[in-house]
Amino acid sequence: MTVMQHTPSTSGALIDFSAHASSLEVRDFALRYGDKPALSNLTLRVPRHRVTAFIGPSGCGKSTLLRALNRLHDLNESVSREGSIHLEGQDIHAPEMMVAELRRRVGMVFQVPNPFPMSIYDNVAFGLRLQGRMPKRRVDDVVEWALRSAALWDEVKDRLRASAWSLSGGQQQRLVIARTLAVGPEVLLLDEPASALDPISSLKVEELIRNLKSTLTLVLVTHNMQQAARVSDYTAFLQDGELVEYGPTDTLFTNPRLARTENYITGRMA
Ligand SMILES: Nc1ncnc2c1ncn2[C@@H]1O[C@H](COP(=O)(O)OP(=O)(O)OP(=O)(O)O)[C@@H](O)[C@H]1O
Repeated sequence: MTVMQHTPSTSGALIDFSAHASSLEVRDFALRYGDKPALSNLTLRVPRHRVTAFIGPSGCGKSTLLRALNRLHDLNESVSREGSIHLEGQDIHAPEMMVAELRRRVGMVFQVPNPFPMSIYDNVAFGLRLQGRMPKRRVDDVVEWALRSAALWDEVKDRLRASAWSLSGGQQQRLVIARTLAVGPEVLLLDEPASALDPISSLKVEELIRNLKSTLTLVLVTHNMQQAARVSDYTAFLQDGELVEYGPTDTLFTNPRLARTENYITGRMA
């Protein structure tokens, strides 16, 4: 039986969730910076072990929503919010949800690669060491596994003690992904992860994203329509802080339900 979820609000969101359970669920979520609304009336589910892209014009709230998913707004005192966000059914703002644990489970990768000023090995081992003492052999194994998972091992296995800053931009971004993977996240949030990279490095990161979904749920913010079409299974189109349309990427790009979506993806709206 096919179960369709029609999200409340005026959005054109219609997704068949019968095949996959959701990993994250955003319910009636709103966020303001001071007096200025950035997100309103947002309800959506992020399917588990799939890639979901957030697209929309500059300033529509894509990054704000992504950051809300691992509570990166917590330290911004001007931010107020309503509604809730759930990770595997748990309210991420509940008192028992430790923010460090949330961020281990929901990792974040930013536009500009941000390796720490230390060796390649130490970058990947960093989060593991924060979790407590672990035998060196075990750390070695996890570092190798994370670098292999990030498709970087073959390029760095002979220079693990070299500075992370000696890597190219594309390699640095894959190193940051390896660092995030090493602590065993369930969800990876990617905020324009390839937009600062050259085309070949960008394609490598895209391939990596596609491969990682066998074990992870991925959420990708991108301005690049071709990238969203190549990489994602589902796409959410936001405008003015609202969810306009959300559905399977193929359908959204080839047969959008709403004119606003079509205008955006065909480039009639910046
Ligand atoms: N820290 C902040 N303080 C105040 N306003 C902010 C802050 N961050 C974002 N905004 C505002 O919130 C709105 C949404 O911004 P956001 O960065 O989420 O949009 P976006 O869709 O990711 O944009 P872009 O594609 O340009 O990165 C914009 O009007 C922006 O100016």
